[in-house]
Amino acid sequence: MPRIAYLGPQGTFTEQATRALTADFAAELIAHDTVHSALDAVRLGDVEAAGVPMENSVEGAVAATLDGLVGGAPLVAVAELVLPIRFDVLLRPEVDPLHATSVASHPHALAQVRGWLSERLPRALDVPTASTATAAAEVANGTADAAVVAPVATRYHPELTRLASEVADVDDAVTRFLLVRRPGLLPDPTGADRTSIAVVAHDEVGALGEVLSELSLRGINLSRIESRPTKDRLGAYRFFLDFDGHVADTRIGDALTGLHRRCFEVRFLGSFPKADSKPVNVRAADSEQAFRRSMSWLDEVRAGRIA
Ligand SMILES: O=C(O)C(=O)C[C@]1(C(=O)O)C=C[C@@H](O)C=C1
Repeated sequence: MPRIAYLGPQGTFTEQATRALTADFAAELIAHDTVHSALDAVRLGDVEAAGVPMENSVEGAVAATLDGLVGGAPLVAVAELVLPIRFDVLLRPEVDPLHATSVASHPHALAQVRGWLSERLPRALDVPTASTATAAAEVANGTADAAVVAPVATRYHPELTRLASEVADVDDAVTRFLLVRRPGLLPDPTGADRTSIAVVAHDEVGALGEVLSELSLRGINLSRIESRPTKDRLGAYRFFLDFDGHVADTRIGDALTGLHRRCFEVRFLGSFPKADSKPVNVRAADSEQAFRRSMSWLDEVRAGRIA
């Protein structure tokens, strides 16, 4: 049975997402305390794949995942899942919420309930943890007074008081998760795919503009751009780009070869079906047929048959 790592311990949103991402095959889920350790387990071959959080609609990218994806041997995403995010707040039973002095959670979780915390736990200072389930454990062992957790975590801690459920400053908050594995066979194109890459552009005028032009010229819709330091020196950044389409699509392949010529580094991070399954809109001029026709026209020109 394939072993699949996830950001744990038991009771995280990532566990829930990883279960859903692996629902169509029997898998043994292995909890890891950090995203870094889950990704390393994939690189070392201890597990087949890992479920990791990627981005939240309120708080943005999960930096540990971006850094982890490029900080070592190549990894590629093969599936994504979007989960609605609403929290439970757990409290040590003997603590009065108005006097709670600490509230533990993943920084992304704390950021999503900032308003609620200032009203209901006004004296509590943030205790950032590696995951929401770790925060629940910190309340259970008395290290923190309160925790912002995934509702699934509540059932692991019947000894704690559930102060509130369905907590969210922004009603429709969602987080996108990825299933990541070592490079191998890619998921087949579906017509509703996303491709993810990371590039380091040369340090010269217009370099980022040229990167984006490689996509826009071919009618490729960019859905996310994020930068993270390369960590080599101040001012050196790696750009993470997500766009609609599959690496098997000619316009995507064409753009990638352009980026490869233009950039200092290009890392392919996967092509996989989009969670929303919405078909990608392709302009007539960028369709497979248009590429085929233009290539055969060029072949004819080069062969001296037409001019
Ligand atoms: O701590 C968890 O439960 C996680 O799965 C991580 C995570 C995140 O990284 O954003 C996932 C979803 C929520 O947005 C809060 C935390």
